[in-house]
Amino acid sequence: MSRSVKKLTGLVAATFTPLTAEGEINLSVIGPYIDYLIEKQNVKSVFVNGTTGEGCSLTVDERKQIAAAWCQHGKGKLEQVVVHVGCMSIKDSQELARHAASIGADGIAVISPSFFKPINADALRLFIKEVSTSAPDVPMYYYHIPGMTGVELEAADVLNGIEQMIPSFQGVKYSGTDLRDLGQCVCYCQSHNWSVLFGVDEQLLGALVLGVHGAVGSTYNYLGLIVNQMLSAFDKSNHMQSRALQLEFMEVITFAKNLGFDVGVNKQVMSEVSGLVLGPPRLPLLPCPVSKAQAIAQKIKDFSQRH
Ligand SMILES: CC(=O)N[C@H](C=O)[C@@H](O)[C@H](O)[C@H](O)CO
Ligand SMILES: CC(=O)C(=O)O
Repeated sequence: MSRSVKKLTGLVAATFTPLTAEGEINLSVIGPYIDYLIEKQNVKSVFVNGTTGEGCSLTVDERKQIAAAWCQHGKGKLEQVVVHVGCMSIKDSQELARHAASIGADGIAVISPSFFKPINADALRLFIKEVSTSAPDVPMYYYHIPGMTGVELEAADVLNGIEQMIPSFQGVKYSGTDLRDLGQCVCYCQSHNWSVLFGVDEQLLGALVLGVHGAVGSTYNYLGLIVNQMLSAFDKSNHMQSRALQLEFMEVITFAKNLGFDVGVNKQVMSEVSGLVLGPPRLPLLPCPVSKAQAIAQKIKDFSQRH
């Protein structure tokens, strides 16, 4: 890598993809969305076209347009724009990686392909390497999300030796719940000065104890301020306060999960809380009844008002 890398830390919002009522991407919302994250949530970095952004439900061309809009409108405002470029076809991922480099993205990330699955960690490392060669100067993150991909390889095994294959490698976004594997990733990344970003928002405090450097998640779109409070309490070793905040947060997510909390519901919740019109999700996700989203949004607003 020729340029110096800004380490990715703190809270990163996994962005929703705004769609029109007709289901087309709606770029006009991205400018106001950036202002909302910065001004109302104090969140200054984003992860675009990931799970929350329905990246795998978008066409390659739509993904390019969305990523370009975040980079363009985020210039001078956002600290980092990380673009998820994972696809089933390595060619599509390479094209998206090249595009991310051309629009000045601060990082790229890839999930494992999940239809034909890599047979072992070597195969997955090779896939990530071949994507990174299309954007050799852009920091590369492995996005571990076994619950969605069904690829159960341990992330720490995927990291093993990866620095020899991918000079631009910068860390892992860990959206699994195996704390032993997470701890192994923290040790490995620590020794290379890479970042581990945790991706199970309702369990973040457990991951902070293990030494993760930041978090990428959907809920930081509307609970960024509160979770930032939790991070500060943790940094000051105020365990009582950080625990109280995480436990309250868990209660909100449990309430949401009991109502069926998928990305479609989550997107409508964000619309309700922020006032941004993000539109419906794309099939196979179904639009969420407004009453359900409002009930969850109310819990979120109550939680925010208490702090
Ligand atoms: C599966 C999924 O969408 N995971 C997100 C990121 O990885 C999280 O941010 C969750 O949305 C969040 O933890 C709420 O469960
Ligand atoms: C949560 C997350 O990182 C994603 O939506 O991809």
